Amino acid sequence: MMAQQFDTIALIGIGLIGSSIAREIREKQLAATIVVTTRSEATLKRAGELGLGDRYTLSTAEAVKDADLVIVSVPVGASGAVATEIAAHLKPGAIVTDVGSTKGSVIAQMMPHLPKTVHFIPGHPIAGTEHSGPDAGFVGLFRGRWCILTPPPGTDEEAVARLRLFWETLGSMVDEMDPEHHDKVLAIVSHLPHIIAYNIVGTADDLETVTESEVIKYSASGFRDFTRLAASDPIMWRDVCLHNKEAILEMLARFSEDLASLQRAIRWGDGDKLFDLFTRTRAIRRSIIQAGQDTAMPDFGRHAMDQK
Ligand SMILES: NC(=O)C1=CN([C@@H]2O[C@H](COP(=O)(O)OP(=O)(O)OC[C@H]3O[C@@H](n4cnc5c(N)ncnc54)[C@H](O)[C@@H]3O)[C@@H](O)[C@H]2O)C=CC1
Ligand SMILES: O=C(O)C(=O)Cc1ccc(O)cc1
Repeated sequence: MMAQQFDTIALIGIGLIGSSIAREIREKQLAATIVVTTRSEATLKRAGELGLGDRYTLSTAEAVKDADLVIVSVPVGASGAVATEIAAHLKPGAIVTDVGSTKGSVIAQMMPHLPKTVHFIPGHPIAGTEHSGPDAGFVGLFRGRWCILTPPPGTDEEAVARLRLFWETLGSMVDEMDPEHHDKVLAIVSHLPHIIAYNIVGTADDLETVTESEVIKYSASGFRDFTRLAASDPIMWRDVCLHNKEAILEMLARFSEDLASLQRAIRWGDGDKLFDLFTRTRAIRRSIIQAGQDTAMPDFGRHAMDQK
């Protein structure tokens, strides 16, 4: 058992991320009371069946009124509406955080509504799967993974330290950076790979009349890896695209330019160029594995991903 860190934690949204956090809080006994709220009655009922909280309510206002830590885990496009609903009911001194995949937009949506009496510290655990909903969460999701905090300038240091400790207790390594930097970095390492996966699977689907069942038949290859990413939640990824528009478009422009250059190398039979690029990228993969980043996910996490 670990030491309790908060009296009451309110979880707004109880999907993959919210429910994984709930399971961690419960297992590590980090709060005396976990309050769960979510938009739909069906999801709240399921959270109850899974025993994810101590109290359940459909009212976000009711959920946050006694909370010392409020964690918003909803699609990023819903952040503003959540902030409006909770603003007048937050306890002075409470820490309000989120887990959204974009940071600039979440800050722009939430910060204007939140009272100065609370500590608003946006966050983003770089950990997840292609699954969603309260059944998809599991203990260990955040272990060995980075969590990025983007506290606005002037945020209370002690509040940041408390939130940092919370994520470290869940097994994460914590970094702080400004939201613009976060959005650029995540655009290339996470948002683009998902967009490329959605695109390639869509293209293959459009070609299906040509290849007939071959897409399915031979998908035990590289294509299969793309279908995993392309199976991610459509609402979540629609919102990420709409809410990190500038950085994603900038990275896509770079990507298209490089793709055109690759296309040219293939057209003109420039084998040296292809070989040089493929050698460089292989070294990147190897250095990631050497740094332990690829094995950070525990075996049961991998297993859970394959099973669902
Ligand atoms: N799925 C992933 O791999 C990761 C997701 N994130 C971020 O975490 C957040 C939550 O994602 P997941 O847990 O994967 O999603 P999810 O789809 O599993 O769960 C979303 C939750 O939000 C609730 N919700 C949906 N729309 C809402 C609205 N308009 N108002 C209030 N509640 C609403 C749903 O009822 C559900 O409880 C997103 O902002 C996402 O960008 C961050 C890291 C990884
Ligand atoms: O499933 C995967 O491979 C992911 O990349 C999970 C993921 C999705 C979104 C995030 O903001 C962070 C992590």
